[in-house]
Amino acid sequence: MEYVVTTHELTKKFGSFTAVNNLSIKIKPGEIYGFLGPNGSGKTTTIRMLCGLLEPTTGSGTVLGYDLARESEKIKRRIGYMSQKFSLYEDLTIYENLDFYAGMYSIPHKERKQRISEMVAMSLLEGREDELVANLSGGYKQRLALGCAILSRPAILFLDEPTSGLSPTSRRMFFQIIQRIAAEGVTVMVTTHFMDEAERCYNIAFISEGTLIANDTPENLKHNVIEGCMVEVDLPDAMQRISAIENLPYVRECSIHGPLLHVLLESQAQLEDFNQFTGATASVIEPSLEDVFVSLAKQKRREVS
Ligand SMILES: Nc1ncnc2c1ncn2[C@@H]1O[C@H](COP(=O)(O)OP(=O)(O)OP(=O)(O)O)[C@@H](O)[C@H]1O
Repeated sequence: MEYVVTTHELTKKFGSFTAVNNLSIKIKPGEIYGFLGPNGSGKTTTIRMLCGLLEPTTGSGTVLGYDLARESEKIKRRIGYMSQKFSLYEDLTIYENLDFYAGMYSIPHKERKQRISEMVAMSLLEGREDELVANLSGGYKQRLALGCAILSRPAILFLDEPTSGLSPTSRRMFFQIIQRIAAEGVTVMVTTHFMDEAERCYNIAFISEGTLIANDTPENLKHNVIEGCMVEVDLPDAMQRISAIENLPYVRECSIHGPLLHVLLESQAQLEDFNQFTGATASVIEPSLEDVFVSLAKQKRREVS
């Protein structure tokens, strides 16, 4: 199979509101496909359509070769899905939760023990099988939810913000598990707001207001989207100066990144003028993925207004 997911002008309307607008994407087997966009941009709605849980209004698509409109039951049986509101049974242990999901997926009894211990190992939960879920930290719960989602050995896994609310260490650990799962041949579509996770995706689709506005590898996005010269400058009164900087004729964009300002100049030739204006020394930087997404979101807002 050349592509595990294909969509053609997939659209979802809720009444007169268009949540997903003519979305066309393709996902290759075994890739980690990052699905990014601001809050409310249509990521969950798209994933729910791809999982066969929500009927598209118009457009078409396939998952694992099955048609979204006609074969949603077949799709549901073959995928793994971890939603933002994943459900675990708090008053059962880790093992009992996995056993419950094994029953739901109709995994034969003689295979269950083996399959569950594989998932416990994959989710780095060894030694804690008998602990009550209610007593687990967020990171453990999320890893257990992932274990439940892959119990049935799906060929594709849909993860909707699986690392939100986790500590940086737990997030890193979780993403390493995702990378291991993908290395074993499982395709992963994952939504995230974290740029370090986006960096680890093979491909990224970025949507805004339901519309696909960029789709490429992280490297290509960083090199091809932003036109101009990105500089970084440390100004003690950065917040107060943003609008004056934005109004300079040779400044295309300006955004705050922690204590620093990232400023997109038309070209490097304006660096000296810019330094004179700020009274500080800006350094030329390679745009980060965050710069790319801030720029894309601003472009989209300008088009709309
Ligand atoms: N069942 C529904 N009925 C009406 N509107 C809905 C429904 N589900 C989603 N929406 C709207 O569709 C838009 C897209 O929502 P969606 O949850 O897909 O966004 P998202 O990109 O996943 O956001 P987030 O990053 O916050 O999770 C939002 O404006 C949301 O309010």
